[in-house]
Amino acid sequence: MIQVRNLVKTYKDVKALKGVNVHVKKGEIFAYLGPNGAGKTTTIRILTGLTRATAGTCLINGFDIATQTGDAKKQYGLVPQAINLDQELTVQENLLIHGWLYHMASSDIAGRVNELLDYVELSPKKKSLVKTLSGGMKRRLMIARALLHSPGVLFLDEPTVGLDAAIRRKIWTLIKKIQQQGTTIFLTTHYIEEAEFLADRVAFIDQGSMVALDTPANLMAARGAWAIDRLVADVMETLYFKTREEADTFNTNRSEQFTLRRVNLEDAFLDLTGKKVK
Ligand SMILES: Nc1ncnc2c1ncn2[C@@H]1O[C@H](COP(=O)(O)OP(=O)(O)OP(=O)(O)O)[C@@H](O)[C@H]1O
Repeated sequence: MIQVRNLVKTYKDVKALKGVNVHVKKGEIFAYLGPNGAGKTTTIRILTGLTRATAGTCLINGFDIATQTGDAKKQYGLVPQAINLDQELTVQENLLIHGWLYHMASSDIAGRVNELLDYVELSPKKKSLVKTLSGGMKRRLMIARALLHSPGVLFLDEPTVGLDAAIRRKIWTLIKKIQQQGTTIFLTTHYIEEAEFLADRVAFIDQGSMVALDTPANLMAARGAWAIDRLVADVMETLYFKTREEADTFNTNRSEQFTLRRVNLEDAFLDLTGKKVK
């Protein structure tokens, strides 16, 4: 559904993307994970036709975003990082305007608005002004808006940034539900647990280059199954072990403070890049 080949983006002297390749399959949730400034938003902006690439090609469901922009834009819905709803209009009005912009038939829009408000659990807020909604509700409304024209691909740029843990869970459930309807999802995040929970595959991006691309399970398994964090001369060190027994054997007769835990995706990123995602 999404094919990115040798994507390069240069802003004056900043090389934001240095030749990225991505192939996202139909129906998968693909997480694009990296620290601030890694190039995540730049990639989404190019994929959705908001910014021109310096070099490389991006196809959305077979349509080239640079040369077949109109057709390519019909294939996706976008939920940007910043809230860009019209705060002075109602929930319903925000959705209606989007439907008109996408040239949907008026007879189709009303039914689809009701269906989606139900889907994102915002039906009781249909007539409310957007400015009266909570942050989590606004985010759900932006997701409903992006889905209104029934796109095959949904781009989510940091979908849960700034939301508390409970609301974040609610958005995650919604994202899984959207996938179950057959939609392909490309999401950027710098929340490691978000990628671990949601993604079928994860790309690690750092300073404009992709450093790894695999399933969360494979990325973690490459490090081992168990980790020991220990303080050595005031420096935190992490050691990886294939089995719990190996970790226990290592610890026998050691006196220093340590924590034994399962390996997570943060370990994989740290190991590959030498830095934390956040
Ligand atoms: N319009 C621009 N002009 C100049 N440099 C830019 C512009 N947009 C992005 N950059 C630079 O490109 C690099 C990648 O930025 P980008 O916003 O894509 O990163 P990101 O991974 O999305 O970060 P964040 O998690 O903070 O949103 C950064 O060095 C950034 O400063």
